[in-house]
Order: sequence, then C-alpha cells, then structure tokens
Amino acid sequence: MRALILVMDSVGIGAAPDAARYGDEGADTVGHIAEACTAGHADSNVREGPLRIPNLLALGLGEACRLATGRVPPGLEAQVQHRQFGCASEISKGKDTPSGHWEIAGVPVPFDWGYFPRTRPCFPAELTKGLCEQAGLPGILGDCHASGTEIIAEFGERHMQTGMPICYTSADSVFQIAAHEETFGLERLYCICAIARRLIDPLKIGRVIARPFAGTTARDFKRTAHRRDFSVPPPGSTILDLATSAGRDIVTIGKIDDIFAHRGTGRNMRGDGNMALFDATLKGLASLADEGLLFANFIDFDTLHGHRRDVAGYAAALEAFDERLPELSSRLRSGDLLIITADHGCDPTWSGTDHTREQVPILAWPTQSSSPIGKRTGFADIGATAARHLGLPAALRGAHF
Ligand SMILES: O=P(O)(O)O[C@H]1O[C@H](CO)[C@@H](O)[C@H]1O
Ligand SMILES: [Mn+2]
Ligand SMILES: [Mn+2]
Repeated sequence: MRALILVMDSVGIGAAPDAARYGDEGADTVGHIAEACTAGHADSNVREGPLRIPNLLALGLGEACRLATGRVPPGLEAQVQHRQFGCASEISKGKDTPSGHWEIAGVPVPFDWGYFPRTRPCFPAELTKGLCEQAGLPGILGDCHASGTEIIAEFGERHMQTGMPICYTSADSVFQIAAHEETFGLERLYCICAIARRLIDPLKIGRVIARPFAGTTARDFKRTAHRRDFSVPPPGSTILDLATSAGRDIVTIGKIDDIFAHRGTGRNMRGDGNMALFDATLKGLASLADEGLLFANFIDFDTLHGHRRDVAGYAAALEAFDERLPELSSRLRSGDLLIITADHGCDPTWSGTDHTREQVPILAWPTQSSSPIGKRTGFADIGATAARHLGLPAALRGAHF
C-alpha cells in the first residue's frame, strides 16, 4: 500500500470563488483549452482537433470541470469509469506554486506574501544595493515585472556585455534572476541567488528563482533545464515531514524538493520536461517501498505553455501526459492510492503571462471511501487523504475524502 500525488502544474479547471480579487474572474485553463481545440484554434504540427485526453476523462476530469464551473467543456463529455473525482479551491492567498503545493501537502499559508510593485524600478533601492555589494555586481538589468522569455530577449545581449544579471518579478511573490550559463556562470548564478534569498527574507518573498539561459543573440537565447528555486520552508509540518518522522520511504519527482525547501523530500529524481518526469515517476514508483509516498510535479504545462500563452502547446502537453497514464495505472498495486491534481491555473487564453486563481481537479484512484469527493474548500484535503491512506497521524489541516 503506497500513496502517489501527481501535480499537473497549473492545470486549473475554472475560476476560484475569489478569482475577482486577482483579476481572474472567468479564467479556466482546461475549459478554454478544450474550447479552443474544438473550435480548431489549437492545431499545430504536433496535434489537431478536439482535445484527446481519454484517460483523464475516465478518471472524471470532465465531471470535475462540471463541479467547478457548472459545465463540461466541449469535447470532454465522456463515460467516467472511476467515480472518485472532485474539485478544490485554495484557502491560502496568492496563486503561486509554493502555497498551492504546501496546501496540497496539508499546510495552507496563514500569512500574506510580499510582492513587488508594478513600477520601474520595482525592487527597493536597498535590496539592489545590498545584492550588488555582496555579490560584487556592477548593477542589475530589468528591475521590473516581466515575462521570463521576453526579458532575456530584451536584455540578454546587454547582460553578456556588462555582466549585470537580469532581475525581474511577476504577479507572484518571486525575485527571479536570469543570467547566461557560460558567460556569467551557473554556479555564480546560484551563488547570487543564495545571497538574494537572505536579503529578501524580511520582505516575505516566497521564492528566488535562478533562470539560466544559453545562446548567443536575442534570436536564439533559450532557458536551460538548470533552473533552481530557492524557496522558504513551509510554515508547518507537511505530509512529507509526517512521512519522514514515521520513517517512510519518500520519492519526490521534479521540483518538489525545491518547493519544500528540501525538507522531508526523500529521494529526489529530476527530469528535463514532462516526459522525462513521467519516466522518473515510473522509476521512482518501481523502487518505492511499501507504505511509501511519491510526490511529483509536472512543470511543462505551466512554464512552457501556460506562461507563454501557448494554447496548442498546452493541449499537446495534456494529450502527451494523458497518453502515458496507462503505463502508470498498470504499475499500481492493489491498495495503492493515486491522486492527480494541480496547484493553481495558468490559462493560456488569459491576458498577461501570470498564473490564474483557479479551482483544481482532484482525481483519485481508488480511495477507501465510496462517497463522492465533491467540491472541496482547501487543497489540504488531498494531503489529509493521502496521510490517512498511509496511516500517518492526523496532523494536517484538511479533512480526508
Ligand atoms: O515568465 P517566467 O520567467 O516563466 O516566470 C514565471 O515563473 C514564475 C514561477 O512559476 C512565475 O512567477 C512567473 O513569473
Ligand atoms: Mn505551479
Ligand atoms: Mn508558473
């Protein structure tokens, strides 16, 4: 008997009840992608036509959408084979990855994050000064809200000439530093991120993110897989901490270890892209001991497609993930529990490039209980259910389903 939590990063299924507060009323990541596909607006050289995700639909994704918004998106009507589906809205404020994952793991965020204003410059002068002094930098570029790919196209060449890193933020509580892997150096980038992490702790900023890139000109700059997140630790004991205390085997896939600031994250396995992460998940599962926990994050939905407002790419990523689900389900043993969910939305049809405050799906297979999961307040019910399944102490915030 083991438990698996798979987070499809940013796969929201409709605006959260408080979405208006975030300017996200009407956002719907899966719904709008399905609509675009059906309308023939998401055809590309890798996919075409209506969204084809039969395995997620069999787990109840279409019906979870109905619970969240009152309608099944076009093309997602299907026979549900497993009736353990539901949706959840987030208690924590914000719409970013750390709070979404921590809440899934049983720890909603009880405080308000710090954010940087939409001004230029947007970082406090003392912060920039401190960073330049302590890291020996001649200055910084950017100093604004931006899309990560656009800002390296804009400032990448100047960065290479001057050695000034590109610092930017978003609607999330983040301080992001982009620098060239070779001319600036990867280790040096990590090093200045660690300095920035210490400097912004008092500002309650959730993450410093290293954004290394490669290439020679604005036309061919490309971010590499060596991104690293410097997160603050979760503000309470998560399911990972409980499982660690109980001596359980833990496998984390992808950026889960960064998101939880490496606390209780067990054996971490990485992969460059969703398919490599899926391979790692299968490998991790094969080695996961009885009563163990596997916690995985699939990042491409968000980083490559949601933030880039790439509807066809997002649809193709959902289809590719869906296609691999049978490999996973065929490896589950009797008594294992699988929960597929998400941490927030990132509607690729929405304005701007930020996350969207959305409800998330809960697709469970199978659960101990036969009552419907329904519409949940708080992602913590997911962690509470996995914890109960593993026989861990009932110390998390949520109620199990
Ligand atoms: O535009 P890029 O650099 O992908 O940044 C995005 O990535 C951050 C982390 O998900 C978000 O806060 C958003 O700013
Ligand atoms: Mn995320
Ligand atoms: Mn994101």
